[in-house]
Amino acid sequence: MLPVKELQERSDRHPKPSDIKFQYGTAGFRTLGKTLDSVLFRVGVLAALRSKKLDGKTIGVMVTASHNPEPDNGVKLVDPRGEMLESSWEAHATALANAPSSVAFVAAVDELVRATKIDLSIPARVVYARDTRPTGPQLVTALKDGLEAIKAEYRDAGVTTTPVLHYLVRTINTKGTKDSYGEDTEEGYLTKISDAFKKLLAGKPPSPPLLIDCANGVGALMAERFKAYLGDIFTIDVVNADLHTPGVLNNSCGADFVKVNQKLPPSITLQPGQRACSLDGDADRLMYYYADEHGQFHMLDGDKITTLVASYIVELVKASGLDEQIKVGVIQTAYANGSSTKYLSGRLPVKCVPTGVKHLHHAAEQYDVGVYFEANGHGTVLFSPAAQELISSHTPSSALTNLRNIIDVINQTVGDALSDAFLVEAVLAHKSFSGVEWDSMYCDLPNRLVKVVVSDRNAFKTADAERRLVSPPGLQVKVDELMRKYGGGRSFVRPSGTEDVVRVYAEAATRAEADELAFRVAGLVYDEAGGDPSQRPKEFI
Ligand SMILES: CC(=O)N[C@H]1[C@@H](OP(=O)(O)O)O[C@H](CO)[C@@H](O)[C@@H]1O
Ligand SMILES: [Mg+2]
Repeated sequence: MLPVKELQERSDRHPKPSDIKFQYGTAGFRTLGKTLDSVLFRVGVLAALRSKKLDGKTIGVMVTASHNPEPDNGVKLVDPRGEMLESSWEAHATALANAPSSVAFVAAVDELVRATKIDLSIPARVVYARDTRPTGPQLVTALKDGLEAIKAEYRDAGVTTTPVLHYLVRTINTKGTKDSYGEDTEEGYLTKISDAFKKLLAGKPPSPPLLIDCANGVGALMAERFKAYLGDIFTIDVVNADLHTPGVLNNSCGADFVKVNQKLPPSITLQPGQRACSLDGDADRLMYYYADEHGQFHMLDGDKITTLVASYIVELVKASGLDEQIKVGVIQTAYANGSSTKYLSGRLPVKCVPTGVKHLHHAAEQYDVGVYFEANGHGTVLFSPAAQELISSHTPSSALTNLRNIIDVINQTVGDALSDAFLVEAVLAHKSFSGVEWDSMYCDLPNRLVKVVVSDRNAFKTADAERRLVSPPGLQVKVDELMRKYGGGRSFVRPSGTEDVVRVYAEAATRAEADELAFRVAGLVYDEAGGDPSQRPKEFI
C-alpha cells in the first residue's frame, strides 16, 4: 500500500512552482537550483519506486548540474548497473515532477505503480550524492524527505563526483556475486583505479607531472584523494580547486570552457611541451591539451582520446592473438570531427548515434570492446563479459596483462574524467608519445559550434543520427546547398536536449570557411524559425 497520507503531507512541504514545466532530458532535470526543491522530493519517491520495480536493487541519485553555471543544479537517476535511467522512465519522471499539487502528485504515483505493476511490498534502496554547488545541501534534504516519505532505505555517499556515484551503484548491486565490480566504497574506487594505473606505469620512464584543471568543482576533492594512492609513481598538480569562493565553479575554466572556446583557461600557463587537462564540474568530462615548442595551444578532445585509446586497445588485442574473437568498435556522434571519423573508419567499425551518452553507451555494448567519447570529452570503454572472460582466462602475456590492467583503470559504468586521464597517461607512457605525437595521428578540421535562439526548438526534427533535418520542411535542402559551396564542408542543425536553443555545427578546410559556413547556416535557421529581425545576431550571415 502507498503511504498516501505521509506522501501527501510531506509533498505539501515541497510545493511545485506553478510557473515552471520541468523536463527529464538528456542530463536529467537541470535548471536554476533554487527552483528544484519539489523536483528533488519527487525524485526521491521515484527512485524508490524504480528500486521496487527492479526487485529492490539499489538505484543511484546524483545531484549535479555538471558544467553549467554555479546557480544551476540538477538531478539524475542511475540504474542498477551504473548506467543512465532507462529511457521509458524519463516520461514517468517528467509526469511526477509536473503534477500541480500534492494530491495530483500522489495520484500520479498511484498511476505509475499501477501502470508499471510495481509490488510495493518490495523494499526500496537508494544511494545518493551531490557535487559542491551551494544549493546542493538543501536539495539533498528535499530528496531525503521523499525517500523517507516512501520508507526507502538510503545511503548518503556525501559530496563526490558523478562517476564515483555510478561506480557505487554498480558495486553495491554486484557485491558478493561473480560479477563483483569492486569494493562499494570511495576507497574501493580509488584503490582499484590507482592500483591498475600503477601496474601499467611500472617499468616505464617517469611521466611528467600532469596539471589537472578541476573547474573549481568536486573533481578537485577526488584528484587530491588520488594523490595519496598514487604515491611517487605519478604526480598530479591540481589547479582551479577553489571550492569556497562564490561564483567560481566552471567559470572561465573546466572542460566545457576549453572545448567551446578552443583555448586555455586564463588561469593556466603551459610551458612549451607541457600537457594538461580540464575536468568539468562533476568530473565526468575530460579535455586534454598541450603547448607546442612555440608555446602554441593545441586541444586534444574526446575524438583524439577515442583515437589514441582505440588504436592502443586494437594493438594489444592483436598482440594477444585474440583479434579473431575480440572485435573493437568505436561510437561517435555527428559532432565528431570529420578527420577523426575518416582516420578511424579506415581501421575499425565506426558507428554514429544521436547525441547523449546513453545512446553511445548502448551502442558500445554491441561490440566486444566498444570505445566511445563525445567530442566534448565524455566517454569510456566497455568490455563485454565474454571479452573480459577471454582476456582473464588466457595464458598471461605482456599484452594480456596490459589489457587486464586497462580494464581495471577504466570506469566502465560511465565517463570518468580522472580514470580517463589515467588511461590516456598509461597509453602515452606505453607508446612513448608526447602531446605532439598523439596529436599528429590526424589533423582536426577547423570547426565552429553556434547556438541559435528560436521561438520553438521543438519545430526542429532530425533523422540519420541527427545529421539531417526533416523539419522544418525544406530547410535541409538549403543547408545542403550551402554545404556544396565549401569543399569538404559539413554542417548540421539539431535542437539541444539541455538548453532552449538550436545548435549549428560546421566544419571546413579552413577556419574562415568553417566560421562562414556555421554563421550562414545559423542565419538560415534564425530566419526560418521566425527570429526577430531586430535581434538577429550580427555575426550571422
Ligand atoms: C554539442 C554538445 O556538446 N552537446 C552536449 C549537450 O547536449 P545538447 O543536447 O547538445 O544540449 O549536453 C549533453 C549532456 O551533458 C551532452 O551529452 C552533449 O554532448
Ligand atoms: Mg559532467
